[in-house]
Amino acid sequence: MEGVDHLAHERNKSEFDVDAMKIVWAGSPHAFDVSDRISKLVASDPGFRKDNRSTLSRKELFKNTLRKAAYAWKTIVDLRLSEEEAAKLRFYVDEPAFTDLHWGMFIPAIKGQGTEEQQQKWLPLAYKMQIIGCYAQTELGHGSNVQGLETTATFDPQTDEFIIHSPTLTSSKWWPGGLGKVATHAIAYARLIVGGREHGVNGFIVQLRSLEDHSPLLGITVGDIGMKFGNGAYNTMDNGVLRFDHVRIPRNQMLMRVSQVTCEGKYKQSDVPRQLVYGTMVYVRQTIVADASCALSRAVCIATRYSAVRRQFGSQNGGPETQVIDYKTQQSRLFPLLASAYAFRFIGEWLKWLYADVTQRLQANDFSTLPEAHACTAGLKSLTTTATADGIEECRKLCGGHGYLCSSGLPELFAVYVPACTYEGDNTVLLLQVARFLMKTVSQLGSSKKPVGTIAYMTRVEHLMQCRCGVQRGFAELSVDLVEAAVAHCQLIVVSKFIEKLQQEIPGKGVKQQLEVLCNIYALFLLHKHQGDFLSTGCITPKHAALANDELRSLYSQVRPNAIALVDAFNYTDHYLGSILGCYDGNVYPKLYEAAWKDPLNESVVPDGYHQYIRPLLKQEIRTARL
Ligand SMILES: CCCCCCCCCCCCCCCCCCC/C=C/C(=O)SCCNC(=O)CCNC(=O)[C@H](O)C(C)(C)COP(=O)(O)OP(=O)(O)OC[C@H]1O[C@@H](n2cnc3c(N)ncnc32)[C@H](O)[C@@H]1OP(=O)(O)O
Ligand SMILES: Cc1cc2nc3c(=O)[nH]c(=O)nc-3n(C[C@H](O)[C@H](O)[C@H](O)COP(=O)(O)OP(=O)(O)OC[C@H]3O[C@@H](n4cnc5c(N)ncnc54)[C@H](O)[C@@H]3O)c2cc1C
Repeated sequence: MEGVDHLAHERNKSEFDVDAMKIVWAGSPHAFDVSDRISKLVASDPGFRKDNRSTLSRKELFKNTLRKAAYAWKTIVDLRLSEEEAAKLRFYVDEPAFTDLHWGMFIPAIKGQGTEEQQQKWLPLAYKMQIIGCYAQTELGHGSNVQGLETTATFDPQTDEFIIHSPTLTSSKWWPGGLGKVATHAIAYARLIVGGREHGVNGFIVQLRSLEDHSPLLGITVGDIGMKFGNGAYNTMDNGVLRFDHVRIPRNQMLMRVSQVTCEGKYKQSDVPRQLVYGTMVYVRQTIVADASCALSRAVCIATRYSAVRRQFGSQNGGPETQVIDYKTQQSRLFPLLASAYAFRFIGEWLKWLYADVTQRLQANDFSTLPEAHACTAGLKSLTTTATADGIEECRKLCGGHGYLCSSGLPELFAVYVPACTYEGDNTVLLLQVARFLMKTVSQLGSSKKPVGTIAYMTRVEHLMQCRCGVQRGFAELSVDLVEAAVAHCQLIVVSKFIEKLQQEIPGKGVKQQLEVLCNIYALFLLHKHQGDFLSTGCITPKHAALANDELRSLYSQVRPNAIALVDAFNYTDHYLGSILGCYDGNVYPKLYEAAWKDPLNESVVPDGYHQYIRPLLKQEIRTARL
């Protein structure tokens, strides 16, 4: 029997309303409609073809990305797509490009750190893509330590300009996406120097290339930093290197919402916190959390469908072998990832709400929730990207040997996703920020400042105030334990927001029940994985641990008949999935067989190089054998 029948049979087993679940996954009927429409539009347009990426050279790949970005922009303009539809189009085109940094960082940086006047001048140009921007913060010598950046911006009162300069090799900007070959402008971060005094790092709008012929402007050295991990994958992006040699820019190109420099050379600090200079990172971390569920659900969809198609062992009396999805070991690896995909979807939704809330408060000069927003975005970015990168790799293994083929879609997905553990803040560095926030909260327990929001639970553990430890150098020495505490804190947020989601009304036959099962799997799997910690701290007894394990097994059995429908609810097109193993109809083997013959190596029966390298070898062996 062919795979296609297997999946039809699987779909018939499901016990809930898949269409209703699709709406829960999308967030609302409207969001579902937009997503469904745009995904089909992209899938049906040959201009967005992506199945040839792994066979293109870097130059061909990059040019193809430029073509696609221009084509996507034309589609957006011609069809008059709304911002929401345009963002979905980018999502389903599924290819990192310079436009991500333009829309995702350059524009948000101007919005968040520019004055109204600056926004009025620059945003209309950026919105029409008459200028293309990037976010140039990281340098060759410093990425995590933003205060350690070396690029300088020295004010010259004679000319009312800043002089942007890279004093050392290590001060070269290094990594910014879009910088290498495309961006005409950058938000460059540099140490502000006014009247010989330093005032920390600030953002500056710097033009890099001519708007006429794209050549670098005077004093600018710029290029691509070279091939990155994986074929295709993130190599569609021109991550760049940039050096400034005393480049002059007008004073009003310093982003001046947080601090200002007057024409007389006076430095002024606004009453907004200095940390707002880091605001664009908070924004992007929040979008990265929202995206984690997409990458993980995609891998899980592939692994789940293939696990239902794939059969190994267990044939009785010549009957079919066992579907690998029926093995308990396969379920215990796959279903927690399925549950994580749903958990991350809901935490992403909640974080969007939190970010919108803090943005509104900031506009009203209420800065009270900024530390919590920073801790949540940093911690959840770290937690979800680590789990997603590990989860994609686990899904590859769950697909056995075929998972290692590029046509499974999983190698490219992993290669394109894994840098999320590093960009927008190395995941360990970000957890240390959460730990710092938690320790500060603990130190304030018992004072009049009561913890609220995601740290409200700390009032219930006031005995923490009595905790003392005799370790010298406190935070640094205990940083390994503190990072673990930070992860546990973030997991608590994910679990509690999943539970809160279930307290809402969720329409559709059986939908809420399925989500309850997934929520329990997510929570109990964590408990099971970390049972040593729970047992050693006396939070649970060995009996609880055993019960949790039994319960997990029972939950996996409940998910099993619904597994295919639960991944169908993501509503991914075959184009977006980009995977033979995960195709909707499950017709895996004929497609794998057919795809193999399309590989460039199979264009000729006898390979190029036969006469040069294989034949002489064979002839030599024959001569040797005759001797
Ligand atoms: C109509 C058409 C539309 C078309 C639509 C198309 C749509 C397309 C959209 C695409 C979207 C795509 C989205 C983007 C794609 C993503 C691609 C990623 C590319 C990658 C980019 C980057 O990587 S950019 C560089 C990022 N760099 C980092 O993240 C560096 C990490 N380091 C830091 O963040 C910091 O330096 C630090 C926090 C680690 C340490 O800083 P510092 O030493 O200054 O801090 P302290 O530890 O001393 O802390 C001081 C104090 O400040 C608090 N704090 C720190 N950071 C923040 C913050 N961000 N916000 C608020 N507060 C902060 C800290 O907690 C301390 O507080 P205390 O109270 O003093 O304890
Ligand atoms: C694909 C990609 C795209 C990027 N795009 C951009 C972009 O558009 N614009 C931009 O400005 N930047 C960009 N970056 C740069 C990125 O933001 C940095 O690489 C990232 O912030 C990590 O910094 P780092 O490279 O300095 O790592 P490092 O800080 O050098 O990390 C190396 C190791 O040191 C550890 N470490 C560092 N500090 C500490 C500490 N205090 N305590 C304990 N351990 C520590 C880390 O955990 C890590 O294991 C991009 C990077 C990548 C990979």
